[in-house]
Amino acid sequence: MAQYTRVSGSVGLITLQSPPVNALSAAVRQAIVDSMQRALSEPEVKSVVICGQNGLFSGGADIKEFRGQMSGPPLIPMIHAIEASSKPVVAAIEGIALGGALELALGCHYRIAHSKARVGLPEVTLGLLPGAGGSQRLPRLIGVPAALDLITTGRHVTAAEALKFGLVDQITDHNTVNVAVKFAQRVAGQPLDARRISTYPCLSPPDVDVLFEEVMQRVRRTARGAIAPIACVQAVRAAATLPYNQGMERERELMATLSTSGQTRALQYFFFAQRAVGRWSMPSGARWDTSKPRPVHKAAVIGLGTMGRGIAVALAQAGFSVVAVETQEKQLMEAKQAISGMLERGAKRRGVAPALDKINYGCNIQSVAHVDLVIEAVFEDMALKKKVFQQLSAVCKPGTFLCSNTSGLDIDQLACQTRNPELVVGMHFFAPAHVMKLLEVVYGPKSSPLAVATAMQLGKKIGKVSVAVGNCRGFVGNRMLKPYLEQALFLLEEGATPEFVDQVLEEFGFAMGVFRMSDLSGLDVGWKVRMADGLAVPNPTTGQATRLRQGRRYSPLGDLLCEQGRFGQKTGRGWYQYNKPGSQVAKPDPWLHSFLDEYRAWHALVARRIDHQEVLERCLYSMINEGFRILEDGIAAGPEDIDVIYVFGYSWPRHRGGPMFYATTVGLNKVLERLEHYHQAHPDVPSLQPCDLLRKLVASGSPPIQKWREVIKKVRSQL
Ligand SMILES: CCCCCCCCCCCCC/C=C/C(=O)SCCNC(=O)CCNC(=O)[C@H](O)C(C)(C)COP(=O)(O)OP(=O)(O)OC[C@H]1O[C@@H](n2cnc3c(N)ncnc32)[C@H](O)[C@@H]1OP(=O)(O)O
Repeated sequence: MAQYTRVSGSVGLITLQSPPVNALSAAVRQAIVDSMQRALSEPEVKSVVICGQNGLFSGGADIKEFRGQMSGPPLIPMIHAIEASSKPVVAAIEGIALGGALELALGCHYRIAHSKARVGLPEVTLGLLPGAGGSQRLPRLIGVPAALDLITTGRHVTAAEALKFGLVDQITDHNTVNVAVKFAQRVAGQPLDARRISTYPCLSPPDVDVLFEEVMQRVRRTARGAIAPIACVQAVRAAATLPYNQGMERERELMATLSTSGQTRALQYFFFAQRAVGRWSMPSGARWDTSKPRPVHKAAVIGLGTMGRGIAVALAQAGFSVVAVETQEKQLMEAKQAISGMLERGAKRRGVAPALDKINYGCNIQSVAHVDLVIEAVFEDMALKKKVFQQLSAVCKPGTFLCSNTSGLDIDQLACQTRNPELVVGMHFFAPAHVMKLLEVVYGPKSSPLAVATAMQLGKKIGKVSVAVGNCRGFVGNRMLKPYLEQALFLLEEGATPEFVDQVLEEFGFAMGVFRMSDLSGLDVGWKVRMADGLAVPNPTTGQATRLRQGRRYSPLGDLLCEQGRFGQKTGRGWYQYNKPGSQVAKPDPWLHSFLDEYRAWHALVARRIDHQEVLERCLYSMINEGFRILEDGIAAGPEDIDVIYVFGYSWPRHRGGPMFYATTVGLNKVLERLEHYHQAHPDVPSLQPCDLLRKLVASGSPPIQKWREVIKKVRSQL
């Protein structure tokens, strides 16, 4: 809805009213159209101001409406009518003006923004383009290079930056609506021809073709298969090269292609999934809206290796007082230097003072006695972690939350070392911890809703997307990674190369294929885990037994590389070769190819031709199958949790929505059928055996992903 009032005698004020973000729903658009007509018909009204209620202009088109048949007045003619108005229209921008809302503001004759407002055209992040004239008006107003930047990235800009671009006419620290009303009174009666952006010529730099070529190449490189950024470049190019009306026609054509693509559906799903994970629940029935967090003022980090350093930086940058502990003096000094450097570089980037004084360093675990929450980030070794938790339990004040940054060890075993196991949760950060957005908050059987709520809130405060998950080996992310890695190794045994497997996965949209990613993370990490599990054993017997361990197919390829000292990037050799240790430029390694040939010969394996489809299906469907098992086990509350974890933590291409959403686009029956096919061919690989939940979903007609929780509930109640 929108309210129309007359203020200061001669100004028609249209206030958008549609909580929570004044999205431009059909009802709001209708109310704008009606209010404009009224303002134009009232002779006393000389000018118009459009604003939003509750200090928020508008979050843009109502994304929920995209799911169904659009009704109500369309945005484009509505904005054209505003621009064509004979009375000046001023947009009073407070809070945000995003997407269709900024396009609406661009149709107004003037824009006044509050100094704290943010504006942007984030449609590209939803797989769309600014399709209500934004792709044609913005370049005409601020020039082609700046418009390309804003439209292809979707980034929000501050009012100050918007003023510099010429995107807004004035910024104010005062009441924006009052300022806009006074402004509207001043400009009443003035000619408007020079204020209609659609009539502006599009000023392009002289080397416009070169510019577009360069931008297109960069966008293609970073898009990882997403089509919207490319369409955004094409739309701006139309603005730069065609008259306005033809540009609008091109914008419409491109929008039509995008709006029927699977990518926009995936990105819209993901938009809501990101928000849904905040509404967490536990199998006990505890929920986000009934569990109150306790405030955390002071936190500690124990262990200042790579992860601990990143966590300390993330906490300090968010304003928390931090006690950073490393028991060896030399390591402590090294960590202090590294952390200070990270804080200084981060502060320089953000144009703020470095939060160096937020961190106190110490060698003694006693120094954490008075903190509200501790994050343990010592080496991934259960015995060591248990010892640390015993010490923490003894030294910390009562009520301190004890969290572990383990990437997959049993939270319950750690909780059992403490006096108050209900205060123990996992906080699994992803490297680099001050950069990566994902945080898995892991609850064990004894974790209290208070502890989960507190960790979730802390995650939010330090800018993470936090997902609450249950306690099992590898939690959600690493548990699903296991079958994926396993399939990749089996594919090598059967004839593929690391380059081919990676190429297929990168074409699918992963930032890095599985082998490049393993080289980056370090092959020794998984090797140590496999040794601890009794899987990786030195000098195993030859032949089939080597490839069958603990009753299932096993590939020792990764172990054999580690035995050669090939740990990946850090040693300059892994699945690829690198110019020097630490280099990131992966090159195919002829040694590795000969090694694979010898390995196959040794095990009497005949290399066969493996195609793209098989790589994708085996790697992805086995991972998706594990996702269904995770849902069945109640480790994740819903498919959105898994998808958010995979997009933010494992570089799953966002425009494919996450693994569980992807399964719906393939078709659950097809995923089931292909898993059955591969399981028949590889009966000694349990991860290829379709899980019950997948079968039940298919049997119940493959309901839409939003309905899965109901089926899961039923399946779990039958257990
Ligand atoms: C398939 C396509 C069909 C197209 C048909 C063709 C028509 C052609 C012409 C039409 C052209 C349209 C062109 C315009 C397109 C757009 O405008 S797309 C929308 C662009 N806007 C955005 O992307 C903004 C998205 N929102 C945000 O970034 C943030 O929500 C926020 C506004 C900055 C607020 O953040 P915060 O305070 O952190 O709150 P949140 O938790 O994120 O959100 C609060 C709740 O509001 C819901 N919400 C937010 N924005 C929208 C929105 N635009 N539409 C609907 N709902 C929105 C959000 O989901 C939260 O609710 P819950 O999910 O219930 O928690």
